[in-house]
Formats: sequence, structure tokens, C-alpha cells
Amino acid sequence: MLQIEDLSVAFRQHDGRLTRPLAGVSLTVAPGDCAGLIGGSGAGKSLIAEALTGTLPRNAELSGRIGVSGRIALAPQAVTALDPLARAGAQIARLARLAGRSADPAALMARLGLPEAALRAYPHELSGGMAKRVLIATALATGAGTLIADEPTLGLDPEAADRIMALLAGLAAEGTGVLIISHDLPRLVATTTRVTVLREGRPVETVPAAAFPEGLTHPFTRALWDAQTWTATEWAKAC
Ligand SMILES: Nc1ncnc2c1ncn2[C@@H]1O[C@H](COP(=O)(O)OP(=O)(O)OP(=O)(O)O)[C@@H](O)[C@H]1O
Repeated sequence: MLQIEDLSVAFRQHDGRLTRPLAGVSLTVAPGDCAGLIGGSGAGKSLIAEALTGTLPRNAELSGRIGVSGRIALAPQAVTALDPLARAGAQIARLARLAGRSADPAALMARLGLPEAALRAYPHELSGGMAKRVLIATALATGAGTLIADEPTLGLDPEAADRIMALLAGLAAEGTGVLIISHDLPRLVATTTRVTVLREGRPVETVPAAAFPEGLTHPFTRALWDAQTWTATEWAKAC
């Protein structure tokens, strides 16, 4: 269970000034929940992930309340988070060990739809979608009851992106609390029960997925939806 109330992150600059790129964010992810978080570039999405996992830069000042029951783990945005010199299976086992657990990497990879051969693969031998799955596997190997997936579909082709989103929805259906941070509003709406919208580090609103698109009332959320669905429609026509 994850509960964030009025979360703010500020940075003390070298000249003593304080900037506050994130303020007033609240959200809850219960076991079995699949929630979404969206915002443009620089909206503060990664700051939230870093605040939740205790990985904010040292000059960050955190305020608000973060309540976590059970373990929380991050599947990071960049596949470069994987050790380029270690095989995927060994990386999953290592994360489990660091969390004080023993894991069965083969079972975990099978659960995430990865072929057994991927256990022995180095990160550069994995496709983008497979590497994203390995990142999710390393997070789950910690025994986390809450998973934060930071941009899980970034850089993937549409089919691989759909498969990753279906996988995350499946994890939620099995009882994991899942927070998906993404730029991809149509996929978030298709996968999650609600989407929290951020704009320049401030919350705009949290909208039930069922409200998209007819029930949208906030002009920012509407513009975000129109921009992304227009592109998809026009692209489909052009093809
Ligand atoms: N160490 C830091 N010092 C000062 N400001 C920072 C620091 N780290 C991040 N920020 C600021 O916080 C804001 C939010 O950054 P963040 O990386 O969370 O955005 P984001 O929503 O994840 O963007 P993107 O989608 O591009 O990754 C940005 O304006 C960024 O400049």
C-alpha cells in the first residue's frame, strides 16, 4: 500500500535560492490497484519516483507524507539501469539477495513472459521490450508489494508497448499495487483505473479512466488527450 499526501520536492541552489519543481501531489495505490501518472517533460514524474524510492539527489528537500506498508520497488525508465556486464538472471538474483530474499529468476522470468534463454543474456542481447521486462523482474525480485514502473513503454514499438502494459495490468490483477508513470495517455487510460495528471510539478486532477474522453472537464487533460489521440488517428490515416 502506498499513500502520498501533499508531496513536495525543493532544491537548494548554490546561491541559496530554493526552487520547488514539485508541490502538492497526493495519490494512493492499494494492493491490486493499477494507477497512472502522466505529465509532460519536466513535470516532476521522476522526482516522485525518486522520492518514493529514497533516491532523490542529496540537495533535495522533501516535505509531505509518504506512507508505505510493505516493500516498494522501482522499475526504472532507462534500461541502462541494468548492469551491462551481468547476465539478466544474475541481476534478478542479485536484487533479491540485496533485499534479503532468495528468488527463482527462471520462474520470475517465465511469469513475465521472458524466454528461458533470456536468463543467460547480457543486457545488450535483449530487445527493448525484453530489457523492460527484466527491469520489472528485478523490481519484483525484491518481494515488493508495490511496483512503480517509470516509463515502461518508452522506446518500444506499439505491440511491445501493449504487451508491457498488459503485463503490468496482470501483475495488478494478481494483487501487486502498480503505479505506471508514462507519457502515453491512451495506453494509461486503457490499462489503469485512474490517471493523475501533473503539469509543471503541480497536480491538475486525478481522473477515472472511464471518464476518458467524454467525461473530461479540465482543459489541460482534454488538450493532452486530444494531442495524443489526434496524432494516433492521423498517423493511422497516413498509413
Ligand atoms: N537536482 C536537481 N536540482 C534542481 N532541479 C532539479 C533537479 N532534478 C530535477 N530537477 C527539476 O525537477 C523538474 C522535474 O524533473 P523530472 O525529472 O521529475 O521530470 P519528468 O516529469 O520525469 O520529465 P521527463 O519526462 O522529461 O523525464 C525539472 O524541472 C528538473 O529541472
